[in-house]
Order: sequence, then structure tokens, then C-alpha cells
Amino acid sequence: MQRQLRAALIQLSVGKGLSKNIAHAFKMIREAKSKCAQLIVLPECFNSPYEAAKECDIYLVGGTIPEKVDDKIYNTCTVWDPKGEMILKYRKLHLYDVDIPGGITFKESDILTSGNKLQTFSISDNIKIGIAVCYDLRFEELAKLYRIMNCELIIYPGAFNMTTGPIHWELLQRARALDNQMYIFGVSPARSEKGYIAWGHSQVTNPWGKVIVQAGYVEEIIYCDLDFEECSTARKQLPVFSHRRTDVYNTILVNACRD
Ligand SMILES: NC(=O)CCC(=O)C(=O)O
Repeated sequence: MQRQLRAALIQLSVGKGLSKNIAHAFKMIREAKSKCAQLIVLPECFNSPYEAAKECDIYLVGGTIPEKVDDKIYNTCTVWDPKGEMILKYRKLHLYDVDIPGGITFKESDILTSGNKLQTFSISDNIKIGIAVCYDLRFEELAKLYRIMNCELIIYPGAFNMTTGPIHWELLQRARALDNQMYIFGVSPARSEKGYIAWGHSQVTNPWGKVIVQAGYVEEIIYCDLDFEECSTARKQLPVFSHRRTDVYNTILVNACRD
């Protein structure tokens, strides 16, 4: 069965007008489709209509949008199948509350509520993909759970900033990819001139922890041809997953929780 897939990561330039943003995303999605992409990903903090997935006959990871439910707002990523149906909704699990003097101070929890579920989808029944968002990239436990669930790719729509981006964005993705022997996508908006300034540098990392393609900071689409047999090969050749000493880790964990 086919285990190859052409993906496009759209490092979108996002402005203030919602309808303008949607029209622009549509144009970029069509462009990626014209280059034969089957899986197309938009960045964090963006909204895209289901029509695009249906019209282009692709899987679309629609970046993230603020999702209002009763009195709560979540930072939510939706995924759409080629029939234009929404197949999952993932709510950002870890909220970005940080204070780095001289760098960035941010408190997502002032506005947002965190999700509490992991979400996966499958393409061709034999490629399983997990979804997470931006700051979630820092949490190895989350990526490990997706690995335990047999995912071979985690997609992180994200928008790292100019303080943490230069030092952590690439490194974290390589770490998640290598630890879990899977592909990792980090998909950022293009860098804007004002407001929250995103680092850009959307990236694809392979199951060996190697960056196979990385964008600059302006708007662009990066493409990659994935072969999921590379995950199987890496996992066979270096079977770290089955070498884990969960018996030891779990005992220590249980004892540490008792103390
Ligand atoms: N929007 C976010 O979650 C930003 C995460 C980030 O920049 C980081 O350093 O982590």
C-alpha cells in the first residue's frame, strides 16, 4: 500500500482583514494544489474554510482559530478531508504563559482555555498523523503519547516569536522527531512588521532528526515528499522505543509522586 505523500506547508502572510486573509489563503492553497500537494497545512492563528479542502481534493490542516464555546475561548486547529468534511478539532493543550524580561511576556491563559484531548487522523488507512499547536512542541510527553498511538507525523501549526524562535524552534522539532522517529512539521505565519512578530522558518524534519526543508521568514510555500517507510526503517534499525525501561521509569515515577 502506498506510503508516500506530497505535503505543502504554507507560511502565510496574515493581516487584519478576515475575509482578505481567507481569500489569500485560498489562493495559496490552490497554488500548492497545482504543485500536486495532497496534504496542505496553514499556520497558527488563521482560519480557512472547508470549501478549499473540497475544491482542491486535499487534506487541509486549517491552522488555528479562536473557537468560542459558551464563555470559553480555545485556540483550535481543525482538519478537513477531501470531501470537505471536518474530521477533527484539536484544542491547544498547553497555554503560552511566559515572562522573559527583555524578551517576551505573554499570558494566553488571560483569554484562552486549554483543551484536554489528543487528536489524530489517518490518510489512506496506513498513515497516522497527530495534531498539536505551537507551545505544545515543548512538551515531550505529548509527542511520546502520539508515538505510542502509532503516529508517524505530528503537525504543529505554530507562531514562535523573535526571542525563543532563533534558539528553540528548529531544535525542539528535531528533538521531537528524533526521540519519536517520526516526521515533524512546524508551520508558522510569515513575519509581520507589527503586532506579534512571528519567527517564520516553517520546517519539515525527518525521522532521523534531520531538517529536510526550512522556509525563510517571508511568505512562501515549502514542499516535501514524505515516505513513511523511513519511519519504519528508522524504528527497525534503532529500536529505542522497544528498548525503553518503562518498568524502571514507572517505579521511580510512582515513588516520586508518593514523596
Ligand atoms: N503561540 C505560542 O504558543 C508561542 C510559543 C513560543 O513562542 C515558545 O517559545 O514556546
